[in-house]
Amino acid sequence: MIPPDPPRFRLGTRRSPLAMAQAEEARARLAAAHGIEAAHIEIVPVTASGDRIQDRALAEIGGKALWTKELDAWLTAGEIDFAVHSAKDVETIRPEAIAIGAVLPREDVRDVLVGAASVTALPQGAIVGTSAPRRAAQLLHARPDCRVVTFRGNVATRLAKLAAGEVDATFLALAGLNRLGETGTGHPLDAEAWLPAPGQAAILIECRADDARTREFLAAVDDALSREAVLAERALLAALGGNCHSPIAVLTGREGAMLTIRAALYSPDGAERVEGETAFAADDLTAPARLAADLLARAPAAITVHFSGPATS
Ligand SMILES: NCc1[nH]cc(CCC(=O)O)c1CC(=O)O
Repeated sequence: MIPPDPPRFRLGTRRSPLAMAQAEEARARLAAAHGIEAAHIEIVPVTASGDRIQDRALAEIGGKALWTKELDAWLTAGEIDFAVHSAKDVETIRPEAIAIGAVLPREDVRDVLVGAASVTALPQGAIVGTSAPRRAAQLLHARPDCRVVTFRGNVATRLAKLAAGEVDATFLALAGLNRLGETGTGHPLDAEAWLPAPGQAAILIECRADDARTREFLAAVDDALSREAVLAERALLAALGGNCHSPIAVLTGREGAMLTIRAALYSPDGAERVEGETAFAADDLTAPARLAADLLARAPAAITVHFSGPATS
């Protein structure tokens, strides 16, 4: 008897080294979960506009959509069966035809500081490279004497710029470094004191909402705890009406059967900060939305001008 052909799938990803590492991880987990050869999942790299434009801050040139636009088109056209993304890079408002098929087990959520042992150890007036409004605001809140300069490019490019002395220090996500095998680079910052970005360290796999075969295939690698945390953080972000100019930091934890979510909003210059926390049942995504409304109600105008509130569409 000839055994049936194992299922074949096309996995879409960006081409950056980090995106490729995430794609390999997703493929390995799927192959293991289904007992099939990795070769049955074909990795299809797509060049994203965000990767083509390197000289301007992401927020200036159109934000997170730059990472998903091409993969969305390939997915809806049926050129790929699913797309692997950093959850952090995926907008909160997504096309209706696209669904989250799985969230992989989350990596370490912490940021690392490269170039100094801690934020307090940065020299007076240090020049710090980052293009993330959250990291810039967090830094300036703690260290108004520092100067933030725009810093883009993939992880290796940023580390090379730092080594060349273009800046005194930079921030990177520990998860990205770990996935690239760059372990031991920089100094991890305490996640309670330096809250990460929404979705940080999570890999999100998207497929066509009406593609039952792929949804079932992806469900085998879905990590319920990671999914709950990521959905809560995305619900908070959606209710804030944040965009890529909006400095927002968030940490989700678990206490028994409950989730806790702690979030901070900043003015871009770091002068203003408002923080709040709530505990809720994991399936109650109205709780992060209520926290968002509470934060906006308490925030000064220097913060609220950067948030539009919940989308009405
Ligand atoms: N915006 C780029 C990006 N998207 C995801 C990661 C790291 C991995 C992750 O947070 O999942 C990074 C690089 C960084 O922030 O250092």
